[in-house]
Amino acid sequence: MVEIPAIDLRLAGAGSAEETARLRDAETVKAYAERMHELIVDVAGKVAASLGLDGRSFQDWPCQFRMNRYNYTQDSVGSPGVQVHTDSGFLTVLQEDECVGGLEVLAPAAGEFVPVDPLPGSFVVNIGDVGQAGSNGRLHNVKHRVQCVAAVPRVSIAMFLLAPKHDTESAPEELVDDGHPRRFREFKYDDYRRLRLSTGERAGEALARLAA
Ligand SMILES: O=C(O)CCC(=O)C(=O)O
Ligand SMILES: [Fe+2]
Repeated sequence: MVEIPAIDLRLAGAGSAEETARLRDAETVKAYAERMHELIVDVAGKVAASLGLDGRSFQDWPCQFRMNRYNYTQDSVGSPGVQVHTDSGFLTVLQEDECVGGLEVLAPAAGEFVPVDPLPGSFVVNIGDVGQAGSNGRLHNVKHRVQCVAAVPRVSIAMFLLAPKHDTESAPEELVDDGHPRRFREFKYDDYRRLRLSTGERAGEALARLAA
């Protein structure tokens, strides 16, 4: 088994500490995380290439692998499973529960949340705050939430590609020109995470505090 040190495995809502530890050590979970890591590195490279940034490697970027289990009951139906937020990192690959819906994204023009119905055999890819800042605004972070739509357990699995390892985050010169002035100051991802937490601005609003 190849070790991927960049992966921080978290098991949210998994129940007891023993169950969490057992899942964390499970070979299937590790193998799944490795495959998802390969996928997210590949997708990120293609996204960068689409912006004209060829040959970028995301292999050593810190990632977080998280399995979410929502233990929904009759009482939770109609209430939020996850509040509206943006993901703070560069890019997320999400395996939605194939049976239970509930994921919704904000359509900015209409100002309305739109359900993302599960499509078996597919992943959802979304851009986070670092993706917006690092692309000088060419990519857009997406506000999303999870609503409880049925009184059955729901599971989702997410791989988050966060930010460059030690470097500060700033859009590369190739994406800055007269038509596209620099929009965000250079920042460290950890500082930005703290800013989101301390201000409670978890839906991308904190990016405005980094305006150039
Ligand atoms: O459970 C889901 O479908 C999405 C979860 C999510 O948005 C997150 O973990 O950031
Ligand atoms: Fe999210």
